[in-house]
This record gives sequence, C-alpha cells and structure tokens, in this order.
Amino acid sequence: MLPRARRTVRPSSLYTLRLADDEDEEPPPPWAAPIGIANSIKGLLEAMRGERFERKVTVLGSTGSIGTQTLDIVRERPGNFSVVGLAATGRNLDLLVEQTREFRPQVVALRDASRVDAFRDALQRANVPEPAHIGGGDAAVVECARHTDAQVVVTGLVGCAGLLPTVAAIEAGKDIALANKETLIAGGPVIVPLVHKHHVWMTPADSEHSAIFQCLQGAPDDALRRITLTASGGAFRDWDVSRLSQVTAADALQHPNWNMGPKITCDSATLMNKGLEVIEAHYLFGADYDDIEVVVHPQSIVHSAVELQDTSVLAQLGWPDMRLPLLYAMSWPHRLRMESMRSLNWVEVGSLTFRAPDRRKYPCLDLAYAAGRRGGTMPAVLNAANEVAVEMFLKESLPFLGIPRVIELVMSRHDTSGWTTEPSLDDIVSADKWARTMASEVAASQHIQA
Ligand SMILES: NC(=O)C1=CN([C@@H]2O[C@H](COP(=O)(O)OP(=O)(O)OC[C@H]3O[C@@H](n4cnc5c(N)ncnc54)[C@H](OP(=O)(O)O)[C@@H]3O)[C@@H](O)[C@H]2O)C=CC1
Ligand SMILES: CC(=O)[C@@H](O)[C@H](O)COP(=O)(O)O
Ligand SMILES: [Mn+2]
Repeated sequence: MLPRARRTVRPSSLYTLRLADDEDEEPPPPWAAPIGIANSIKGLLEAMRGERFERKVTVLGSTGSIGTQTLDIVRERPGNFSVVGLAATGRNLDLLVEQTREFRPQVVALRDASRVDAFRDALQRANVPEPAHIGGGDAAVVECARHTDAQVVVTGLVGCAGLLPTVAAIEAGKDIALANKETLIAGGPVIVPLVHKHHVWMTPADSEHSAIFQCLQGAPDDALRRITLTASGGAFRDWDVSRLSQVTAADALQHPNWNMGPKITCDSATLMNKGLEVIEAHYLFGADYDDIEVVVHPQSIVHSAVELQDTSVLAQLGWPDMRLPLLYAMSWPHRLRMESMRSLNWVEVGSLTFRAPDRRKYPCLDLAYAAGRRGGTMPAVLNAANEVAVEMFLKESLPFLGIPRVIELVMSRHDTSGWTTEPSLDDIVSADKWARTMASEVAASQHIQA
C-alpha cells in the first residue's frame, strides 16, 4: 500500500499548478514545492517591483448572488479592482443597466440574444454610454470570458453552462475565481490538466474550499491527511424524514444561514450541494474520496477544516458571508481589509455543534460519492441529472423525493462500455447532453412521480 501522504495529495492537485511538471518541462525547483513559499514569493515579487495590487475582473453571472457580492467588493475596493466584462442571461435588464452605469465594463454579454436590443434601448433611456462590445447568445458569454483585458474571471453563473466559458477563459490565460462548482464537477478531468497547461491559477470561491485553501497556506504539499467539509443541513435539517414527501419548492428555498440563488439553495436542502463539494474538493486538492468527510454544522461558522499528517486540525471560521471567500479568491495571496465586513464575535456565536449527516434523509450525498469514485463522465451525468431534476422540482413538476430517484436511474443507465477515466471535453459535453434528455424522460415516468 502507498504511504498515506502519497495517497492524499496527488501531483494533479490544482495547488501544485505552476509547480507541477508538464511532461516536457523541467520538474519544479525544490523551493517551489511548499504552497506557502510559492505564495509568499508571488506576493513578495509584486511588493519588490513596487506594484500596487490591482486586478481587472470579469464577472460571469453578474446579476446573481455571487455576481452582486463580487461587485460589492469592487465597489468597496476600487483601487484594487476594476471591471472588464459582465455576463448574465438578460432576464434582469434593469440591474444589468445599473451595473453597466456604475462599473463601465468594456464588454457585456447577454446569454439570451433576444434581449440585446432591449438592453441597448434601456442603456439609451438611462443615459448610460454603450460598452465597446455588447453580444448575445452562448458564444457572446464565451467571448466575454476570454476578453483580452481581464486578469481574473469570477464564475458566478449556474450549472454546467459555465463549462465552455471557463475553458475559454483558461485558454486565454485568465485566472479563475471559481464559484460555479458544476463546471469542475462535470469538467474536472479536462479542467485540471488545462489549468496546468496554461499556467493559470484557479482559486476557490466556494466557502468550504476557500476555508480549506486558507488552512493549507504554508503547508507542504504532502501535508494533507483529511478534509472535513461542513454542511448546514439545509432547509430540512430539523425536519423528520417522513415529512419530506410533502415538501414544496418554497419550503426548500428557506436556507437557514445563506442567501443564495435558487438552484444551490435547493441543492443544500438535498445535501447534493455537499456531494458536489466533495467532488470539487477531490479535483481542487487532489484528495481521495476516502479522505473527504462531511459533517453537519448547523451554525455555518466553521467553513471547513483540514487534518494534517500529524493529526493537527486547522479550521477557518467566519460569519456566513460569501464576500470573504470571494475577496480571497480574487486577491490571493493578499489579505485586503473590508470595512463593511464584521469581525467574528465568539461570545455571540456561543456554541458550535457537529453531527453526522443522516444518509437515509440525504441519499444525494452517497450518489455524489459514488459518481466521484466512478470518475470519468459519471460526475457530469450526476450533475446534469441533478440540474434537470432540481429545475423540475422548483417548477413543481417533480416531488422532492423524485430528485435522488431521477439521478440514481440516470446514473445506472449511463453507458460505461469503452469507459475512460480521462474523457475529452467532447465526451463530457455529450454525457451532459445525454443525461439531460434521459433525466427529463425518467422524471416524467409514473414510477418517479409517485
Ligand atoms: N450564492 C452563493 O452564495 C454561492 C454560489 N455558489 C455557486 O455559484 C454559482 C452561482 O450561484 P448563485 O449566484 O447563487 O446563482 P444565482 O441564480 O443567484 O445567479 C446566477 C447568475 O448567473 C446568470 N446566468 C445563469 N445562466 C447563465 C448563462 N448561461 N450565461 C450567462 N449568465 C448566466 C444569471 O443571470 P440572470 O440574473 O440574468 O438570470 C445570474 O446573474 C453556482 O454554481 C453556485 O453553485 C457557490 C457557493 C456559494
Ligand atoms: C456559501 C456556500 O459555500 C454554499 O455552498 C453553502 O455551503 C451552502 O450551504 P450548505 O452547507 O447548506 O450546503
Ligand atoms: Mn459551499
């Protein structure tokens, strides 16, 4: 058996990125190996060159929960951040116009091309100068993601729709502040090597992965022994499992601690969000699935923890406020002060409690572990089936308990002949497409609806 250190942190971990050797490249110099040294060198070089820390940012999903909080950061730290591009669907035109007025992006993309004319009209009515580029459709979102001037792309759009824009941004040499976890779940086998190839940084904005990332600063890259992801337990954490057959979308959207978009809020209620985060942690930190555990922590103050080889446990704490992980993802390795962010008050927090997740109540968690362990295109299939099932549940055309049933059936029908653990982007995109069709069919069946 391999020593534990070798099993837990593989060289494919994203944080050996610039340190990892491409096959035809020199192996990394010994000084480059520990993450802490690499971080301080990056920050030190900037300081030695007398550079002011400034980053040009593109925000994909600018009108959503992640997008608006990212722009709150830009608003509060204009000396450090400026906006190059904004992308949204075009559903919320007023907000997009207001963001264009305030942040003066060079490029705005509307996924719904039919909204472009209305956007131009609204800009004119509001006396807002037109950005240099306005585009519509999926291709425009991809163009926005790779627009020349941006250094960092914050991925705040929802679902696997983030995959191709993220690939384009990486290929264009942008650093990625990753909120859109579905992209890494589905595309991990392609995204991880691509990040290495293009020597970009992918910093996690998801609160748990940001916590892990923060705890690993300064640790040698073979130091990680185990990851503990904390879960709030979602809307139904205090509900008896017997009541879940009756719950509505409105019930599922009552998150106890976080104010987020509808899709992720529903994922929190099924614990699929945590399942997706297990797979996300696997790709980001190179940890084996056996070394990633989930605990329910109803207060959402401890955002996750790592155990190091010597059993020392490091955790990151803070109020449930996404601006902190977003700020760190955008400014790493710097630490910027935000006056609007409140210091943690230990006495106000009072007690921190932890318990094991009820696996009967949350079958999505085990489905995600199974998909992650299978690897290849199975996580893409899990994710796509979940996206379809959640959308149907939110439209009240699928019962809550139908969500895991749909996912399990679609996974069981995924053709694994000619199986590869290293699928291409095309393989992933077709698996995603197949799973969506299959999920819609399966979800309509009497057996699932019962
Ligand atoms: N919210 C949070 O606190 C957290 C979110 N995440 C992840 O971040 C991502 C975003 O979540 P959240 O902000 O809650 O979602 P929201 O639903 O609040 O916002 C989604 C945003 O993406 C836009 N959008 C959706 N699809 C597309 C597309 N195909 N092309 C361009 N823009 C698109 C929406 O535009 P429009 O407004 O026009 O519809 C909106 O601006 C998800 O992957 C989620 O899992 C991770 C951790 C925490
Ligand atoms: C804020 C964030 O990162 C979310 O992913 C959050 O973790 C959701 O809460 P749950 O712990 O309920 O999934
Ligand atoms: Mn999270």
